[in-house]
Amino acid sequence: MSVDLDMPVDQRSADRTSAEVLVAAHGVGRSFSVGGWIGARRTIAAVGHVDLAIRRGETLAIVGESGCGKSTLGRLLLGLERPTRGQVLFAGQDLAGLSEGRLRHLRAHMQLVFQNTLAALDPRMTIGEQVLEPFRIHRNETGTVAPPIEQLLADVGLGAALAARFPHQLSGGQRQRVVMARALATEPDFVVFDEPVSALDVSVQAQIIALIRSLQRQRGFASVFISHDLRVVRHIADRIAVMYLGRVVEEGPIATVFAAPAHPYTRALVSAVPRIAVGTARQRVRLAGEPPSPAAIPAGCPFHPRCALAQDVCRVELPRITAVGAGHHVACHFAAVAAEDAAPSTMTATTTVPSAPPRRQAHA
Ligand SMILES: Nc1ncnc2c1ncn2[C@@H]1O[C@H](COP(=O)(O)OP(=O)(O)OP(=O)(O)O)[C@@H](O)[C@H]1O
Repeated sequence: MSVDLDMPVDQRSADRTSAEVLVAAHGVGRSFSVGGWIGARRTIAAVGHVDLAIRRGETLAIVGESGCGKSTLGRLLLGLERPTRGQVLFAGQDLAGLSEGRLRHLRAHMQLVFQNTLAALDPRMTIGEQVLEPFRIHRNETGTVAPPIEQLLADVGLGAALAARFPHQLSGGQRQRVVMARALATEPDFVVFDEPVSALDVSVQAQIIALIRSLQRQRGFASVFISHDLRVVRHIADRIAVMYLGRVVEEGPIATVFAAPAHPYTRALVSAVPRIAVGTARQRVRLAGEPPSPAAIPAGCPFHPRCALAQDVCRVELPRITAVGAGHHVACHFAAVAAEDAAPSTMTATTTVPSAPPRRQAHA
């Protein structure tokens, strides 16, 4: 099975997503203190303040430019990174409050699949040993008996002969399948895919995406799919969260966000990929400059130095994330304007906006 990356956004099957929240982030943030010795110590706010909920069976895409905090947020959601503020709940349990033993138990239900398959796999172990490793590590936690290795490899489209080989003897696509076989071996409820196809050729990317979709349909795990490529996430995700400098600036159903992006930053990202943009979202909005450093986040709305819609309020007041539609939330003082404004084809300094932000319902 393969997927054409340029096909339009397909219909998501609503029935595979249950309403029950599995993973929730409440005001979660993570800062790092870096430098010292010769240079001055600086604080990097990799993730500022994020609220998210991921329901059983659904896929949330997290997108944004390099360094905006996607991977750190993914690790926070898995309890691999400790928050410096807020909390992450997995099945209602605060990960920070759990004992080592309880966390080890939960780890069998949460997995990370990331881009660098050579780093993920041990060069000295055979593929068969590595795919069976989770059963050795989590045997006491899950009590699960390992299925035959042939079965585990067949589930990800690999032949049994590969079990005796070593990682360097496989192609990049085969290694990513092995990493998935290992991650899914213990039937996790939640998987974070961190740029799982970025290092692969486009044709191999399509095969791996099709495999992830089919495994998710069969097994029903919830997932977060981190990517900088909007073309990739539309084939996987039910919802999308767009990050900018450690914060979620827009979040909603993927078809809604691609058809009517409400944050000027999302509009720029979506309009840069004409094949995914729908209607007025196709009108090109160019992004000026690079994102500022997370060690020096601008006051007010962090996006304001690059935003042609910026007014005085944007320079001093951080916009709260507010509802602009069903399940659609945006952090922009002028979100309604950004969504409705069909006139400008680029974000230029001459774009007309009202002088005061429209009133909207706050979203806690
Ligand atoms: N352990 C760490 N120590 C210090 N700084 C860190 C650490 N982890 C992440 N950072 C910094 O936090 C910021 C966000 O990093 P992160 O890797 O989460 O972003 P990203 O959006 O996933 O980027 P990319 O797409 O390039 O992987 C970056 O400035 C990064 O350098």
